[in-house]
Amino acid sequence: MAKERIYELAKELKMPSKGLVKVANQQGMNIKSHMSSVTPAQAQKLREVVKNGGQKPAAKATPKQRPAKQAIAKKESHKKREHDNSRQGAKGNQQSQPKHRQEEERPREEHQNRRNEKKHGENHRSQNNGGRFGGSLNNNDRRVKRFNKKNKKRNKHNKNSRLREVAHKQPTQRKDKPLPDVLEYTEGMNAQDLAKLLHRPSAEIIKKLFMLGVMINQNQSLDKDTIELLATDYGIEAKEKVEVDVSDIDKMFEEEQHNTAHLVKRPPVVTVMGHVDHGKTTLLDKLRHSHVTEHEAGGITQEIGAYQVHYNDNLITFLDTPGHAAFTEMRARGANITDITVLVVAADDGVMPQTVEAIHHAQAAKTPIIVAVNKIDKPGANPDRVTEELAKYNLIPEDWGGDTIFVKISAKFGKNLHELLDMILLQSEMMELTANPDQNAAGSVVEARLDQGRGSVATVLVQQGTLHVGDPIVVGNTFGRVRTMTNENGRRIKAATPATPVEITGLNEVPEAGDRFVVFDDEKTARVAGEERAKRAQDKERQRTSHVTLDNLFATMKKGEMKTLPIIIKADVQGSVEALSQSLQKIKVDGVRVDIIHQAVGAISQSDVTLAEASNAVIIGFNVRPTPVAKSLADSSNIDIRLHRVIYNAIEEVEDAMKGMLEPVYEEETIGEVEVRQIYKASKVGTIAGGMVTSGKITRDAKVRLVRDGVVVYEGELGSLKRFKDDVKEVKSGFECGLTIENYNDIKENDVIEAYQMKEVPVK
Ligand SMILES: Nc1nc2c(ncn2[C@@H]2O[C@H](COP(=O)(O)OP(=O)(O)OP(=O)(O)O)[C@@H](O)[C@H]2O)c(=O)[nH]1
Repeated sequence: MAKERIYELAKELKMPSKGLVKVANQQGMNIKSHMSSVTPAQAQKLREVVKNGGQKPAAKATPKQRPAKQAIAKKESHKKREHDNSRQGAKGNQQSQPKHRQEEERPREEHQNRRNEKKHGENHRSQNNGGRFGGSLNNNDRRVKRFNKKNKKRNKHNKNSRLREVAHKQPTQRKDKPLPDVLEYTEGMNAQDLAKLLHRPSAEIIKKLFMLGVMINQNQSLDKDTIELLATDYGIEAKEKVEVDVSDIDKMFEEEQHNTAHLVKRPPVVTVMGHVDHGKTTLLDKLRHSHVTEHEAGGITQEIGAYQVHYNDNLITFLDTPGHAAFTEMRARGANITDITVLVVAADDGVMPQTVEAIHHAQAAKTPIIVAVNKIDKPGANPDRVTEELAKYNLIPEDWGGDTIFVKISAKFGKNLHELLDMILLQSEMMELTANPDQNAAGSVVEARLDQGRGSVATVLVQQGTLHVGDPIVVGNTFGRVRTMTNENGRRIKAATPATPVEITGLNEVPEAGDRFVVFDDEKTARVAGEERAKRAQDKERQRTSHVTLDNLFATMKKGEMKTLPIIIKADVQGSVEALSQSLQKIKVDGVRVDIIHQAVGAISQSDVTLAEASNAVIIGFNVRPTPVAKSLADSSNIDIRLHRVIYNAIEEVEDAMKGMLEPVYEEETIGEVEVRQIYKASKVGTIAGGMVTSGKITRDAKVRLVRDGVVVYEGELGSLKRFKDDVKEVKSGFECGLTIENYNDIKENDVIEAYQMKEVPVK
């Protein structure tokens, strides 16, 4: 008798192949995988062992089928529920349902309760790990709601007794609520914010801090140290609140992906790859048309880049990726959505360059490969040669001692396609692919486009949870609410479970293939997250556009991309503007000349930066500074601003840059700013400036620059830095300080003192 394969025997014994591999190994048979063969005697022994029931894996046979059935039952119940009025109306419906149905529905109901801000109270919550992100966002809301509700009740209840108290009681004595055990704060909170958290009047907070040597007003932002000092003084613990970055959907995606609650079996997601003309399209078409249910067959209306095949009560999702590069690009964007790769190799052509490329892409993505040796009907077909050639890439069939599944097919004539599907299901069974349909959906974009009538249309693959029509969603850098959902047969559906590809509308922009999506609990948060992501993407894009800087000037000139160097000059007086302009225009290196596109007196403004951005210009400031807005705009758009106080240096710098000799070693780094609010004259020390640190910090050893109306009046070093009467090393933003500038006394109210340090920069 011939040898039998483990997976065939497992099928016969109605148990998972994995389980049987284990049993066989327990019997000392040294079995590698489900593709391994056993002798008839060994097979008989395994039959007996399994049938005698002495082995646990036999008991596991049930789960093999159950998940599929469950999934179908769930689908049915889901359809019914949709019909019965989607999410909100599910309540009445459940009462009339048979018991087992109710039980199956329970996790979903929990999910919905969660989404509906808990109408039934919070007793479900502790069991529910699903949609953790959503849960955590809403916990606060819920807590607040509960708190308010309680308070309302309490107020009502207490009203009468309070009246009574007031009637015959001594003068009211205000009693503070107890302090919290932990002060959960965020940096930058002011006395008023803290007063609320501590249940104390803000005057008390101000007083307390005053006693601790910190003088503040109630609206002033406080730093971490001060808040912690205050908490210590109250005798309670201080804990900095970790802000949830709602725009970090990758993190949420990972969280949703790794959620292990309510796991049920899900269909595998399969990508077909291979060399051009080896038969990928023929295979996908054949599978699609011969394995859609009769009911759906007539309804095929559109291609959505992904579809599902029904086979033996199972579903398999096929992705119709346009090529290997797209596959890897999607992966690079974080979308590792393929579970199994089917590698199509034509038996009459053998392993070709794109076959090898496909193998590398699949191996890099760590997805198992099933080899479909195609076109075996052709006269020149030589499947063995294909097998031989693939051995070089570590794809070795079981017969040859490896563990790769090989199926010989003819896509054109539909030969052995069932076997291929069987093998895909077998492989997916080995992988134990599961997902939780009862949580917020998360997944990836397969493809997206702009449709004239429907706006942004995206084909997405649900990877976790269930996606519903109406769900607030963030997709890549865009957001919206799922307005419509259509399956691959053009049918409108209301819910899509894991591994289902669907086309959705309702996004405000077109996302990109490979973008991830995450469903939010409320639209407002989705909007905030989406807008923040769009802004960050824009900033990144802006930074990427390379503007000319004196550092990259020489390289740009060498590439022949520059004929002129556009420069904007801003200086403190007209004389300097002209002197600088004339000298710069005289510089000529390698046929490239300076072109002064704008020159004026005054601080470097936002419009100067915008102009520089549009004209690819460098800004040179002589004795002037950029305004804060201009500075941050220049930083985000990568505009080179060079500040000088000696004309010669400015000219030399430009000339050196054009000659490729510029090697910046040190760069100035502004560390903070002090606004001068009061001036004291002391006969011994000279002028003392009392001021407020408005940004960053000022340190005792910093270099300083005195700026008056945007013009640098003096540059030098600090003579002293004090908080009240004490000399200090540094004073942070939000605090007052007293300072003197070494050898300089002409400080006036409203002057700005810029503190900076010189930082070494690596040569680019
Ligand atoms: N005889 C035979 N011909 C096949 C078989 N499968 C595909 N073909 C033919 O091979 C040619 C290429 O098939 P496609 O399915 O277009 O190949 P492909 O890999 O999708 O090609 P690209 O999309 O260009 O990468 C077509 O003429 C098919 O009819 C097969 O099993 N037997």
